[in-house]
Amino acid sequence: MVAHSNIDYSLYLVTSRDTGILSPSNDYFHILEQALIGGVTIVQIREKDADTGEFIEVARKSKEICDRYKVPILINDRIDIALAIGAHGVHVGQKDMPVTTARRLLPKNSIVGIGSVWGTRTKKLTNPIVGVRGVGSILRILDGTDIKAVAIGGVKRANLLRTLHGAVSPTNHPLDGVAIVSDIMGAEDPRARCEALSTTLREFRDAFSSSSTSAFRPSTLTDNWSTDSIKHGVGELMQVLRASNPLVHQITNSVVTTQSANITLAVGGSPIMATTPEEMEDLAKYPGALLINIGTLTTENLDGMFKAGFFANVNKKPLVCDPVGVGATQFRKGTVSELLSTWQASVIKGNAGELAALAGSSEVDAKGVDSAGSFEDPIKFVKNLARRERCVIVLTGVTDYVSDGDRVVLLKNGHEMLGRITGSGCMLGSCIASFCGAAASVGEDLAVGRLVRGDMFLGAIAGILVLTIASERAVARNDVKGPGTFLPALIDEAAALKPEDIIDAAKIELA
Ligand SMILES: Cc1ncc(COP(=O)(O)OP(=O)(O)O)c(N)n1
Ligand SMILES: Cc1ncsc1CCOP(=O)(O)O
Repeated sequence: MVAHSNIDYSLYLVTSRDTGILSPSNDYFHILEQALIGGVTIVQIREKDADTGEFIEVARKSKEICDRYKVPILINDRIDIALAIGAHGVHVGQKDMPVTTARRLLPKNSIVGIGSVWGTRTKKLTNPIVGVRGVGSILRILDGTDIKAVAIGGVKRANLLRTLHGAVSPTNHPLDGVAIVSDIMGAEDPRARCEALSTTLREFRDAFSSSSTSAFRPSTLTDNWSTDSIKHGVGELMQVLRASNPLVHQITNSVVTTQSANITLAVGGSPIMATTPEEMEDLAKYPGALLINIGTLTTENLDGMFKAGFFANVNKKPLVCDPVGVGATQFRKGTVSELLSTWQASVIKGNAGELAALAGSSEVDAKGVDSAGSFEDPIKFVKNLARRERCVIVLTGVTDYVSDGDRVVLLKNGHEMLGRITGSGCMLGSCIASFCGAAASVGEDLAVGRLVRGDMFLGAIAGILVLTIASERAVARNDVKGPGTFLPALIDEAAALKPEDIIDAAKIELA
């Protein structure tokens, strides 16, 4: 903690001279200088093993370098050394002090380090990992104070955007910065690493300040928000999907795998149903989207789900999460909570029971994978959940509700026959992922500072309209006699659907 005003905490380097961390080709003082040139905004000298004489020497020389770049320097733990070298402040640990107490006691302009946000090898941790959502809860407590906050522990280039994005509190309170040891001190080229980190920090800050409540706010619909603009937007996205044929990577359940792959092909996507963790990094590099469906969750396919989502975020790919039956067991609840803390979903889709369980609401019960009941105010519910999860929420039912946290769209197409076959909800997840993949292929302008390319709101709406309108057309066919003949007809109708069919048949209301 330090009491100083006007300090830029955004890229906070905590040093280490541990040879297990420093890259062998670099010397400590060279790394420090390169990091400062690369954009570090504040430095903390952290020496856990040095004796006082050595600590003073390192701190004095480090301060000379920091002074050249006009970057403030803090000393970890040792007020005497901070005073001896004329440092700007001192970082002192307040082990386990509750944030509410810290909020009362800390002097004006103090800073708290919140961590460890991810796993780290740099420090032996005595407390559980906080996670990005935990950081958000702490930031909420700091609302209305002058206290600055940085996240520390396992923050690196690959997860920086995820960290910044996920840590924003439900009250829209962002981090003031990130504190990093090994990703800078251990980099082969610390200057380039800091430049890259600074760029991400700046882009996030710009995207954050230009969006209201949701970082996924759909720019294509922002100025021209009407049922007609949605219908035409969906029609265009159908053409984009068929032309771009994005890879739709699906980790889904064993009940629906074939029909999910077939509906993906029908709407214009290219399905791949890969579950092995070793494949996830490579698959995430292809343009397209990822669907994670927990319908037949096993401990074996979990590792793949964690990795696939992580790499989807790294590559700014759409990630659709279908938390099938999340309310049914504690295992599913705990797993989904961990998955959503590890990666950021672009769209979460579920029925009332599933989304109630996810939101911690007792308003609607879950009955296995089905739900028993509905929300009194579904519009308010989806809006709030979209704000909390910082993604698009799709609440399925007779009316489907879609929200990005700012707006809510009601979609009233579909047929009860969808409820008489297994896996129609899972097929909907595949359709949404396919259309989000298409949206990503034309959404480069929406990518800067955000965790995903493209208009996820429109992608979700398109996936719903295509499947539900195809269901109405399938039921109207003479050869459809019941659920058995309905499923192939549904796939045929989805493949044959044209943009003008959407324009004619879509039943859309804006809330
Ligand atoms: C910015 C920042 N945040 C947290 C820490 C950790 O402090 P502390 O708990 O006092 O542990 P040590 O660093 O002393 O091991 C930090 N150093 N910097
Ligand atoms: C000092 C400290 N306090 C909490 S985690 C941590 C270490 C962070 O190191 P890294 O950035 O290498 O994970």
